[in-house]
Amino acid sequence: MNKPENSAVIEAIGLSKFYGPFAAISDVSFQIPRGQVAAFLGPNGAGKSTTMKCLTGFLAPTHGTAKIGGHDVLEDRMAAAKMIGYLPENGPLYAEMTPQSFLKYMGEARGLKRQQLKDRLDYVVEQCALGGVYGKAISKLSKGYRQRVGMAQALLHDPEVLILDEPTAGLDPNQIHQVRDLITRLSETKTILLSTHILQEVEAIAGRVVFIFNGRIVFDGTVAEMAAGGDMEAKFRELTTTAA
Ligand SMILES: Nc1ncnc2c1ncn2[C@@H]1O[C@H](COP(=O)(O)OP(=O)(O)OP(=O)(O)O)[C@@H](O)[C@H]1O
Repeated sequence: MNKPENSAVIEAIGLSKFYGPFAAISDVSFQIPRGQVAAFLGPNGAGKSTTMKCLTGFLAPTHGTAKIGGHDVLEDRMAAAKMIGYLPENGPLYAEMTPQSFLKYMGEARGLKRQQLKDRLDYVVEQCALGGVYGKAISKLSKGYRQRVGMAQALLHDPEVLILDEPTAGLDPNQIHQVRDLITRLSETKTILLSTHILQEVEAIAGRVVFIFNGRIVFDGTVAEMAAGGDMEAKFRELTTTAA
């Protein structure tokens, strides 16, 4: 049975992660409905990457549950993993491999059949503009190209959900533009949570803002609400001082 259009596809339910006595995130809860693009905003060290690792099943929370498409990411790992495309902060890249061998390896690991893998490789290489560097060692690629290889692996199995940790970090303005265009195209068919601290990025691609500070959610609303008064930067400062 198909789920209703607005059902929650990404769910953080009371997530906390402790390192010793230090709480990297505390009681983080939010839901992203199908088809929404949500920006996960917050200053350095706020807890964005930790939350995303919990949502993708890469890190077990101390408390709480993460669900993707209704599947608990730890207890129903395979079903959840099929639905998730994850771009980690520093890329899951094997430096000695080429984009070609890395993407082929990732596709095979995810169980894509021969023809399906070929079709998907053609698609991601075109969408992420990797043609010129396809046979070059990943270690020799610029930061921007490495980021695109990371995007390509996230898209490879055509997942319904994309969790992108700072997809435009370290890119030049042209590359930022290309990645934003790609995300906008993908948003037509996918549910996306992307972390950033770039406010223009939020306005350019997202409809919703989930704001984290000191490991706690301090704002959850529309981009229009975040930009109320015409000044998102002022709101950013307000949220990171009054909540301190
Ligand atoms: N393995 C770890 N051990 C101890 N503390 C950690 C660990 N991983 C993260 N932290 C701490 O948890 C907090 C949240 O880190 P996290 O990487 O989630 O923040 P972030 O919002 O993604 O930051 P940035 O925008 O700088 O990437 C930080 O204070 C960080 O130092």
